[in-house]
Amino acid sequence: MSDTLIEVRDLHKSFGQHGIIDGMNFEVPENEITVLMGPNGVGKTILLCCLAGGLHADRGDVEVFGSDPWDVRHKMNFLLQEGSTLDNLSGRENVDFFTNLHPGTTDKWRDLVETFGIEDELDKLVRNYSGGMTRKLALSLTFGADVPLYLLDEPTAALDLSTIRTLHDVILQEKERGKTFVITSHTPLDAQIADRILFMLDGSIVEADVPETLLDSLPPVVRFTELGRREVEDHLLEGHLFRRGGSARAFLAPDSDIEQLRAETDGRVERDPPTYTDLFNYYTAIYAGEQHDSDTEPPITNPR
Ligand SMILES: Nc1ncnc2c1ncn2[C@@H]1O[C@H](COP(=O)(O)OP(=O)(O)OP(=O)(O)O)[C@@H](O)[C@H]1O
Repeated sequence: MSDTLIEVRDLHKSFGQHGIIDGMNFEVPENEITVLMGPNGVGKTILLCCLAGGLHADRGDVEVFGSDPWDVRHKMNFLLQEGSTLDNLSGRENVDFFTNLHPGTTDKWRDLVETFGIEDELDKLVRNYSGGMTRKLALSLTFGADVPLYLLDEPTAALDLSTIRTLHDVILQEKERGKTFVITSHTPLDAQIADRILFMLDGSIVEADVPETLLDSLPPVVRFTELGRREVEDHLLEGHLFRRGGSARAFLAPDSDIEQLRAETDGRVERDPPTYTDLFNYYTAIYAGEQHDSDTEPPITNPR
């Protein structure tokens, strides 16, 4: 059983009249990868800033290593969403600047710039880097500090698929070394490395569990090709259809039967195991809609 590294109790955070975080409770176990998912603007970055000690709660408590986050900021490193590199400096000058700022700095950034393939770009000005190169530099600087806790705000943004895999390897290796991660993400790919997923909507955590349990709790998933929406929509949860390329996926409505649907469509509908993309679609499109549609009914999380 892991120790709890971060504890958030009844956290509230507003800007003026605009409530962003509304009574949030969760824990982050030590030496786990916690992935915080949710659509744009629900407060993921604000939450990470509270965990990093850069913003104070209006109400409630945030404890990191059992202390106020600001008092233990030397034990963590924070990758900002916009990156923290300076455009008018070269990559190498950025390294000199940022490695002097963090007490946990080591020479690890040298290996990381090679891992991310930007070692030959370090003498160029960062303003001439692509978005992906800038991200790789920021990641190298973040992991260059050897600390027990990393807070990463959308680390995979701007990265291509093979670089996302490289980053996942780096994160998993660091986890092997005992590190703890809180990662915000929009991409279902990041769920693949999660020990625990937190779904955030409108300033609250609406679901938190290990990925397998979340996948198991989804309504049945169906996949089909060459069918019009009208042919199937009565059988679909909330009538939602998620198209990708030539095929589409959806969740079966609670009162629908897969065998009946297959019979009606000459077998052109298949039941499919749920994927992380389904999980993301369910919480961001369907669950969010249920929350807005009904303030009194409990959300349907397992209609099977
Ligand atoms: N300094 C601020 N003052 C006022 N409102 C703010 C401030 N910073 C963020 N907000 C608002 O807080 C809300 C949550 O922002 P936040 O950046 O945390 O969302 P997010 O979930 O990280 O979104 P995204 O996925 O797009 O990055 C947004 O409505 C944003 O406009």
